[in-house]
Amino acid sequence: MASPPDTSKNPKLERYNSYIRRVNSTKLLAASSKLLFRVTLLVALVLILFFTLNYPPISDQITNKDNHHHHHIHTTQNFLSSAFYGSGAAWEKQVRHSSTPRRLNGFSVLVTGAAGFVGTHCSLALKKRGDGVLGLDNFNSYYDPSLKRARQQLLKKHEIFIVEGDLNDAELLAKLFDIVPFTHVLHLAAQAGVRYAMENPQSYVGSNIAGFVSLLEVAKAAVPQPSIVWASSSSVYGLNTQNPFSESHRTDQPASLYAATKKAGEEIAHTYNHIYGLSITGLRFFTVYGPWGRPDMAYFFFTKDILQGKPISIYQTQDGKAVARDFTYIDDVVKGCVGALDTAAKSTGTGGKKRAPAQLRVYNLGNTAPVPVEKLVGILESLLGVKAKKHVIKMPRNGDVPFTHANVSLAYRDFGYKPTTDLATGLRKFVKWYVSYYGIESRVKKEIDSKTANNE
Ligand SMILES: O=C(O)[C@H]1O[C@H](OP(=O)(O)OP(=O)(O)OC[C@H]2O[C@@H](n3ccc(=O)[nH]c3=O)[C@H](O)[C@@H]2O)[C@H](O)[C@@H](O)[C@@H]1O
Repeated sequence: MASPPDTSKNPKLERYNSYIRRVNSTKLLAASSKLLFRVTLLVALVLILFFTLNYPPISDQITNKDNHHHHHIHTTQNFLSSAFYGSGAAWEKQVRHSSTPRRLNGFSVLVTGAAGFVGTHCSLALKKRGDGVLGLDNFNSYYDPSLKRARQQLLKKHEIFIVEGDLNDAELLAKLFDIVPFTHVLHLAAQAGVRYAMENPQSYVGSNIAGFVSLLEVAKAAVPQPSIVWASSSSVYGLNTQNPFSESHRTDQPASLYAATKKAGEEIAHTYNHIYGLSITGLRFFTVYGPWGRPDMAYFFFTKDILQGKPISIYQTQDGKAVARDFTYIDDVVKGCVGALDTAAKSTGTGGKKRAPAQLRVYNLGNTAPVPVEKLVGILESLLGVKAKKHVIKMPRNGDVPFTHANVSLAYRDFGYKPTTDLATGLRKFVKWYVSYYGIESRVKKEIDSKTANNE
């Protein structure tokens, strides 16, 4: 390389050279900012392409299409969960930490609907005995999402992480199974509620059918395949008149679309068990109630309305008979879920192929003691110390069945399921939670305390 001319003794040449240097550096600056501009443009283009392909995910368009008012919120959350949270190292660490068992031969359970009523209670129970639990929930706004957020906080205290995402996001599900070798899936995510199915039928199809299939597709392809325990419903008995309801009774006369989608789930379970060797257990829950419960259920909004002095409707059958439910306390149902998980056989397939016949089961989880709605209201009145403004009306024809009553001998035989909480005891625990959660203890405390003293 030629050495630069010595300019120290020539002021004119010195001036000229410094001019050239300035010109060159300006050129360099211009060139580099041009490069910067092009790179920025390229990055922006890639980002735009990425956003348009991913937002909203096609799966969301299906699930949330008819989900009422907060559609936008859902899609944003789902987008964030799969495209953003779902790719970070910190996120992955949380997923691993939460799902790792802390006992010898502990399970690693994916709990769908973990921010839901039954999901929260089951997640806690599993975690407490040393199983690894990873939650999945889309936090939809079918009922007050702030209650779901509060349950999420409760789980967080126990080091349970909930992935925010939708069942129909197959990519996200596959990613979770890539990261974690789940031994079990406790599938509780669903569109619940019997009467809401007339308002928003597609939501039931999207969650209870499409969402379930999406989950089973990923589960059958997973290595190892997990065992699956999932929430069916007492409503599948529909117009069945044999009493009490046994698993062998007819379930081909559903009275609501909700019931029909749960029944469809049971048939879909049969198919995936048959073709792919997935071990699947369906649990028919009977009107589950208790602390942290669902605000769309009658015992919950009756409590709210009674306290606010608002009238409540008590349904009667068309021929004027009392409507009754086999109300089942949450702790009993949790024991049933854990018992079903503990006795679930391993799936037999691998690489999406069945190797041997696999376990397929269905159980009732009820209380075996139906109570008329009128009596439920009586118990609430006495716990709250407030008289209800009762309107007894004929049951609207929107899906309700006149009564439910579980025979649970099968669950007793196979995993010792035995409900131990009667409605008065369970409702007392619910009301205690309710007034403390909503910060209205002072208004109701006297009644609960005296009831507690009387009953114990
Ligand atoms: O066991 C089940 O499979 C189902 O239990 C409940 O469904 P349901 O029994 O209808 O529970 P609620 O909606 O809380 O109704 C309880 C009782 O109160 C009655 N009711 C409801 C609402 C009302 O305004 N008045 C009234 O008398 C209903 O007819 C029913 O007999 C859950 O909401 C479903 O998700 C679940 O699948």
